[in-house]
Amino acid sequence: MSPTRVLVLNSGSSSVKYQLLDMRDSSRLAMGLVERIGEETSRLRHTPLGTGGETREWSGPIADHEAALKAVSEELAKDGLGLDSPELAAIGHRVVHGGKSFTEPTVIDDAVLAEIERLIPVAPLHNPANLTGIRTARALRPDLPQVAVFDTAFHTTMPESAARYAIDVKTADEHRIRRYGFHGTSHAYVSRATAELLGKAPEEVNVIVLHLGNGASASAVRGGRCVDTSMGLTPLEGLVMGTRSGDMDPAVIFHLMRVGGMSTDEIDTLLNKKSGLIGLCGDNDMREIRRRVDEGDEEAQLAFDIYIHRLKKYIGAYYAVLGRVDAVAFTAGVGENASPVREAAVAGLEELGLAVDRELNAVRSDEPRLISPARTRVAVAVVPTDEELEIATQTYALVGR
Ligand SMILES: Nc1ncnc2c1ncn2[C@@H]1O[C@H](COP(=O)(O)OP(=O)(O)O)[C@@H](O)[C@H]1O
Ligand SMILES: CC(=O)OP(=O)(O)O
Ligand SMILES: [Mg+2]
Repeated sequence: MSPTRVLVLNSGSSSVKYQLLDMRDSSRLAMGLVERIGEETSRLRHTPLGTGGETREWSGPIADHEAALKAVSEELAKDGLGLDSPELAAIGHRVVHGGKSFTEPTVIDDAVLAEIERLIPVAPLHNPANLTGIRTARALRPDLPQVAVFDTAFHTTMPESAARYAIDVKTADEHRIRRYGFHGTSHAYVSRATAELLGKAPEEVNVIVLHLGNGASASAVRGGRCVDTSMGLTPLEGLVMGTRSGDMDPAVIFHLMRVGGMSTDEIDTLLNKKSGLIGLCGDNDMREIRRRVDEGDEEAQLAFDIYIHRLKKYIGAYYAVLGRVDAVAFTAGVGENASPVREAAVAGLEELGLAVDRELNAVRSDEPRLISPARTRVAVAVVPTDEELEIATQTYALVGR
């Protein structure tokens, strides 16, 4: 029998998330996470789901992504699910920036690796980690197909009017400056799952997807195709995020250089790692921010208000872009769990046919669900994302059988 398992690796800037799936029924055999890579207190959490075993946790220094992947491989081996297993059909990798070159999942060879490497300047937090993940996995199993699934792929359908910045065309073309968009695997999965929740085909519905994790982005999806998204050349544009500023006047950068005396790298770090929620109130975890808000903390309240104001502006903007909206879907860590964020983002939009039912909004569940009152014009939904399942499905479709 041909192998049916796919290992999915999602290498972030300081973490690796992974899942091992059996594609005969899309069941999860194991999943886990390595966090705080490069620190003294790295942590590995591994759950063998297939065998019903207990979650194992381990803490200690894990120097880099290569060491992290080796640790993951050892954990999998303890359950007889090691990377040497003949049942493994492929490894699927999340790759954040695919530029304009990659519109589909792609089997990785040296030329593909070189192109991902060439795109590092436009995804400095993400592509290097993705590359290390791929190189380490290739070294461990050189015989196995490795597939890249790109965050940018779903957004390549954006019309030029949405993808282009209004800057000098020659300069833009020379440096390939345009809006690429990210989190595409999630936007694709969630927009499809939202259509399913409404009992319709993806072609029939227009959806605004709000992917609110540590990184956050919104997209406008018309009949299953992305027509606009909030992230741009890099994952810095758009919504307020955990540590990233999102939209601002680009002249802030010149000002910081000329008047603040800051270097390019310092400003890069400021906007990508020390801004957003953490820059506004010292916390990037929405749970902590809500706890502080509930205690009357004004700094946390202002951070929350700025986050919501930006989110609401994007809902309005994408409403206008789409003309008709069938659903607004909240997803990722914040979108799936933070009911106050959902309530506040939609508050006051009744004239647009948008509302949240308090009781439905308070329900906790891993299932896709509606949170809007019956008979409102636009469905508001919580639709848990599953980037790993989507990556595994696309990987297996390419190399399976
Ligand atoms: N119960 C919760 N309530 C509010 N926010 C939550 C909850 N659980 C997770 N989050 C938020 O989700 C964020 C992480 O989302 P996630 O989608 O896992 O992000 P990423 O994939 O970008 O690391 C955390 O920073 C936290 O703010
Ligand atoms: C592209 C991006 O922002 O990804 P993440 O949310 O994983 O940081
Ligand atoms: Mg994420």
